[in-house]
Amino acid sequence: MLHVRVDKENGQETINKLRELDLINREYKILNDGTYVYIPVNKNNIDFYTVDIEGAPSNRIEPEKISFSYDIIGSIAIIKGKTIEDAKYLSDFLKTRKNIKTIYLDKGITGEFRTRQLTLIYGEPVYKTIYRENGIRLMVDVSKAYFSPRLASERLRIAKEVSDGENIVDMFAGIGPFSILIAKNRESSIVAMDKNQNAIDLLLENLKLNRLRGEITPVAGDSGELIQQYENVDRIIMNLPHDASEFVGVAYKSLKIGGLINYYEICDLPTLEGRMESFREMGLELVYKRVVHGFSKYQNMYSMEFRKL
Ligand SMILES: C[S@@+](CC[C@H](N)C(=O)[O-])C[C@H]1O[C@@H](n2cnc3c(N)ncnc32)[C@H](O)[C@@H]1O
Repeated sequence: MLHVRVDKENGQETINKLRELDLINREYKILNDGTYVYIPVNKNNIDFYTVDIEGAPSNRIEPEKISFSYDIIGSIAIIKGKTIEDAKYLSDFLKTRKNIKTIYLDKGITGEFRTRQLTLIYGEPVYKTIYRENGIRLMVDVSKAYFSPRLASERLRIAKEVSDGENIVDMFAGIGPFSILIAKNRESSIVAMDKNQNAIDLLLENLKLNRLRGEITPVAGDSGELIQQYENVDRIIMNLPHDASEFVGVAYKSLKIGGLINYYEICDLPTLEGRMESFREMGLELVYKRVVHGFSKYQNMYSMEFRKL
């Protein structure tokens, strides 16, 4: 297995150069024998001193076998793991990716603003980054406001479903990924609410970063109260997966007959069935349901769409 060999002192600088050139073989671990650093590379005849050493099978990094996952948001990788040791192991693999400048361990999303508890594992303590998704650009601050790249296909599905002219309330808008993608593609009028002022400030930045066909009005505050000012709404987006059910009653009142709710919930199957039953009794007909992703052994993140009868 071909490795670039450098003195320990020049290790990090050489790793950075090789990353820039996209030469590192990410399937193998970077080794350090105390004197030299050995960086696995995927090309011969490169402008560095190389040695051919037999990589022991244990040196092979197999992140798919690690029982936790990671998200890449712009230049930041976020590992969701149990221990710092496990996170460092995975970060050895992630830091060989050309665009990753910072790696954090996320100890969990907490509080009503759903923000992350982050510990720096690698790189500079940078929190802001530009994330690109489905033709939009978003300024994300991974420490101050919620953002997850995992709903990208869901956001695209909904943006395609919206018609020009719809008036929409995005009740838990965050930094605006649903609202911005919809307004980028449709001449819709969207009120984007969030209780976290930092999320609204980022949303305002994101409005400037994207050329939109529709209009977005950001509003900071409790959407359970704010939504009561609106009536005859065509569509309400409710992405607050642990607590959205508490807000369905007020959302229902603001929705026009025939209007739609895009509803997200993390729950187990019996809870889901109970939810669908109680919404049906309220006068909401289920028109769409799918699992977006797994969450725990018995829980999934569900996407559901309800129509007001
Ligand atoms: C799961 S995040 C979703 C954000 C965004 N829709 C996205 O997909 O990235 C939920 C958001 O709801 C906000 N939030 C929580 N409770 C709220 C409330 N009562 N009123 C308004 N926003 C609230 C949080 O600050 C957070 O930004």
